[in-house]
Amino acid sequence: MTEVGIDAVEIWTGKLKLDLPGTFAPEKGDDPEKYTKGLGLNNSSFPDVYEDIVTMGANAAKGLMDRKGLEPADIGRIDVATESAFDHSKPVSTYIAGCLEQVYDGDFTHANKGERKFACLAGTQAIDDAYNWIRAGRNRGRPAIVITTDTALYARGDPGEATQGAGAVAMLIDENPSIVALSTDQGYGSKDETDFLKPNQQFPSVDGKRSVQVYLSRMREALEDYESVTGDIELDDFEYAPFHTPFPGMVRKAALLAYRHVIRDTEHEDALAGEIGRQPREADFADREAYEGAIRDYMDELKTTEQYQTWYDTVVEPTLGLSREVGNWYTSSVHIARISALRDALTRDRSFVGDTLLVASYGSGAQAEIHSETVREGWRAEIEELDIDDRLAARYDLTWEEYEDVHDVHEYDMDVEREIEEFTQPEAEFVFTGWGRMNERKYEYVE
Ligand SMILES: CC(=O)CC(=O)SCCNC(=O)CCNC(=O)[C@H](O)C(C)(C)COP(=O)(O)OP(=O)(O)OC[C@H]1O[C@@H](n2cnc3c(N)ncnc32)[C@H](O)[C@@H]1OP(=O)(O)O
Repeated sequence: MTEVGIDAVEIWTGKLKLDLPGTFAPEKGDDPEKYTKGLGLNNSSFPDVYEDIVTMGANAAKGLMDRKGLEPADIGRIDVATESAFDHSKPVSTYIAGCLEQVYDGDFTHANKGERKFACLAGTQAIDDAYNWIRAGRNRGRPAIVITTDTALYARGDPGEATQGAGAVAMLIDENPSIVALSTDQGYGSKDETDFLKPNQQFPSVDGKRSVQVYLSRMREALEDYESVTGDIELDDFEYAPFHTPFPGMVRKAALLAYRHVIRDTEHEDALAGEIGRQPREADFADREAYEGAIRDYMDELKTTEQYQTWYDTVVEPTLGLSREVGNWYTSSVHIARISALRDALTRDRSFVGDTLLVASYGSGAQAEIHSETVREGWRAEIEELDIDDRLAARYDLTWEEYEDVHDVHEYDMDVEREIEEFTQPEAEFVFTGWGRMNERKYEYVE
């Protein structure tokens, strides 16, 4: 069977940054280590005044097409995943295709376009859609472009304000992919939840603490479902585990739970028994409360063991590199976790063609999905092409007052009377230029 998966990737970061320990924490009266150590974030990316989900998505897609030498007629499908859409009818993919048609010969007239929504999970679902379309043989030999793009902004003063971000990832989904091939093994954990939602509003209503618990519960269900397909997974089944990363501290919690689950009744649990005892079993406790207390104590000890730390530092920590510098990119977050893992492998000069990634996606509302991917021969050449380090370094560092202005500019209902100048000079990229006669957003390419 021909493999299908991710053939190429491109990342576009919002061109501004907010220093969380240096600029945000003092204004909030917080200890900077709440951000660096607790949440695990150094900076958030923000969109400049001429950037939005369309410009970021189109810029990522253009980078991808240029690098792969593609023209619009080569592409059979464009799907955009976002939870920041500004149009309830016209999909963001049409706006992005319109941008791209300004700069390429030909057009996307015969490409199927759509928009996927399930909070941060939608990017993974759009990859699934492209995979299925190719597998079904309906693609006429053409690849799909999947774009994840979000301006993850929270209302000023909301606890989520610490976990904002803005950026896009474009991925080429094709047969015989260069980076990773997708497996058909998948597990889901899905329930109707009201933890994080945006009912006809720009900024989310969030129950932050509950959203953390919902994330962990859905992930556990997805892992159990995945194992019902593959059999029990073992620690050395996968080299990296990229998770959806709203902030690295969230992944730290999820990884500890996953580790406890995976080592139960294995030699790894035995190896730890002398140090911290065996995992509590529910049957040994009089009630659920006592059992849960014992589990919490076991986990507190587990996370301090060298055995766990070594695993975490090798398999999970390297997936958090980009997230620490950009914040939450919602639909892109799990995809930048995958890219972070591959960048780590590049830095370490690892040869891991044929090895496995266990990818754990999540969307509020809520659903988790877990699947595996196999690293392909061309991964190194593709990841070497990324210039994200330069883009991150070039971001404009906002003062607190400038951050307040930028937040206002991007708030739909805010009537910003004062003129707010752009902070960076656009160059070789798409920019937002204003509104058209039907209130549509307009874009131009700046040389
Ligand atoms: C949104 C999505 O993308 C979808 C999802 O994944 S939902 C799951 C994640 N949820 C979200 O991201 C919702 C948006 N975020 C939020 O609402 C909030 O940022 C939040 C609820 C996650 C945290 O808000 P908060 O109450 O201000 O932070 P708080 O819990 O006090 O501190 C955060 C961490 O820093 C730690 N911390 C605080 N001060 C510290 C210090 N000085 N030094 C070290 N650590 C510190 C805290 O102990 C805590 O860690 P633990 O949870 O491990 O104990």
